[in-house]
Amino acid sequence: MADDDKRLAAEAALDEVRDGMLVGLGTGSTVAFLIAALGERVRAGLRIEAVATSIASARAAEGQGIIVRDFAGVSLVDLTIDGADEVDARLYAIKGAGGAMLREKVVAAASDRMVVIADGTKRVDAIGAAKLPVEVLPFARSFVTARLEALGAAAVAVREGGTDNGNLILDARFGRIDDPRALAAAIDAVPGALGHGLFLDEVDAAYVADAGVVTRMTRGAD
Ligand SMILES: O=C[C@H](O)[C@H](O)[C@H](O)COP(=O)(O)O
Repeated sequence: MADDDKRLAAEAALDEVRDGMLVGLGTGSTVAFLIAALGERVRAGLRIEAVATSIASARAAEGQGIIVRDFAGVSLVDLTIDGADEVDARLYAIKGAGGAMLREKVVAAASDRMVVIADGTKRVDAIGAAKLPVEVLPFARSFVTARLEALGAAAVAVREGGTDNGNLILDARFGRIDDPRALAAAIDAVPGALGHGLFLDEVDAAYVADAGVVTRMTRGAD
């Protein structure tokens, strides 16, 4: 079951957490298992502090007795553990089904190391089938939609509800992304597009659990 695999992947990644670390907590249903398991370890004596990539993850962590620092006062994180919507052998990932990709990218960039946790349904040959979320300044909604269509998005939909940052999300369906780096650079260059779910350089390793077996993927390995 996917939930069992999410829990297994989360628990495997916990092996990377050490006393004294500032740990970045991602967002989503897989990270929910991580936060629960981390909470158990903290109550058993592990000494860490955390920063969170969403209000939901901050609340969940605090509920587990984990000390959560305001990321606004933080510039370096030791280890961030986060979910993904797709991850391939290059450790390219698509993130943001939960709408947190902008904060997730900032925290990942501040991190010495970032690892992804996922169940086997997220492991793909090449990223691109999942919708690509783009966080957008509400003022620029139509303009950014047109630019995404010009970049090849077959459909662009405004997601219901905003982000923790008070912005909108456009879900863009590209179907196939031949050159993720070119697409990421092109979206980065659109004024009003504040962030997107293409993570091409951030992920150092991934723990993917499939039917009860956890595989640790690293850069340059399948
Ligand atoms: O915005 C959400 C994040 O990028 C999530 O980490 C990602 O969508 C995976 O979430 P889940 O573990 O719920 O599939």
